[in-house]
Amino acid sequence: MDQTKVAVLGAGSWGTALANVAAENGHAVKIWGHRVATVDEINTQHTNKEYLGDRVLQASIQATTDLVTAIEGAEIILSVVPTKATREVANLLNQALTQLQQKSIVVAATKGLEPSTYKFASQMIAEEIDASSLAGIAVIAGPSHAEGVIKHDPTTVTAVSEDLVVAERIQRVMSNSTFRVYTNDDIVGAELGGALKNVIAIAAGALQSLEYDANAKAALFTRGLNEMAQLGKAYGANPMTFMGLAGVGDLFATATSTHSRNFRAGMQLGAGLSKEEVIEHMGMVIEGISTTKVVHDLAQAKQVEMPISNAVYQVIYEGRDPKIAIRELMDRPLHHEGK
Ligand SMILES: NC(=O)C1=CN([C@@H]2O[C@H](COP(=O)(O)OP(=O)(O)OC[C@H]3O[C@@H](n4cnc5c(N)ncnc54)[C@H](O)[C@@H]3O)[C@@H](O)[C@H]2O)C=CC1
Ligand SMILES: O=C(CO)COP(=O)(O)O
Repeated sequence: MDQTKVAVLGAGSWGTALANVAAENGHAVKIWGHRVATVDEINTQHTNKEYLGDRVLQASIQATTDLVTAIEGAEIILSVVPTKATREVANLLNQALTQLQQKSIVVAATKGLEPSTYKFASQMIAEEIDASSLAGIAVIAGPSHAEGVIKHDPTTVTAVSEDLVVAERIQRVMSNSTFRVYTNDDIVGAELGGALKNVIAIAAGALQSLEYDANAKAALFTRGLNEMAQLGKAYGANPMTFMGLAGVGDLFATATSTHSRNFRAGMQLGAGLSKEEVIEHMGMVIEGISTTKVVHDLAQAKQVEMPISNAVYQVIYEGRDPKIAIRELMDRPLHHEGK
């Protein structure tokens, strides 16, 4: 395969895992991180212990705190910072691309919605970066815990862009025999799926800690997926996207695994911890906590019934006892399954 220059913005668990995939594929990879200690560790020890334990990274990966150095000549730039940093980082990226007079494909691997605007990562990137510096915008979505990717568990994701040529370029660069990349053109559906499944994963963690069994989990998955798809419909997303990797696939991975920060957060909330305690214990981004608030507001604005997401909202933001929230879900007026 031809060698492509790939830059990864964000030296957390997902950014480091994606950088490692690209480096394993023989590409020239630079990671931009804002913490000197992490950058030094990646360059000298080839590890990122805080996020990925003892896993050894490809020695060819270079890390830097200098954004211009990181992106210079990069055909593909992966933005892998949390939602709350995405606009700020996209703004810095715009300045760096302008300084270099460079045009790159920018790919968001972030799963969330900006609280103040309800925008997805790809939309923030489109707003912050001059069109003249963009060779395309895409997202990477799907069931892909960094911890599994780094140890070569067979993993499938989808590269999504309105421009399928761009999606196919990412597919070729990132695919290998343990990391299989599909393509899709439904960017709204993929980003909604990636964000909304985190809310349902929090609920799944709560069910787990309350020791509810398969019936309750199946109910949560099925009805949770239904409300994800209902909001998708209001956004004009392709309903089939919710049946794919970015929808049911990511929901399954996130809502069944203790690798998931959202699932673990749900377990802690189910055990009676407050939102503040959960955030402090985790030390890593739990996107679903702020997404729950955004989804609560969005569902009202779009007049979409999202009872499970609403129950998660009540538990996180109003201190509702999870057992009572579940009971209230079960006691709602009966209706047709298709609603
Ligand atoms: N961890 C995973 O397995 C996966 C995560 N994601 C998504 O990827 C995004 C990032 O998640 P993780 O890597 O897991 O988070 P993380 O908490 O492991 O790492 C986030 C990284 O971003 C850095 N960061 C935060 N603010 C920054 C700023 N203003 N400028 C530069 N760097 C900044 C942090 O220092 C940290 O290195 C999230 O939206 C998450 O939903 C998506 C798929 C898988
Ligand atoms: O999106 C993910 C896996 O596909 C990661 O989920 P968490 O952020 O809950 O760890």
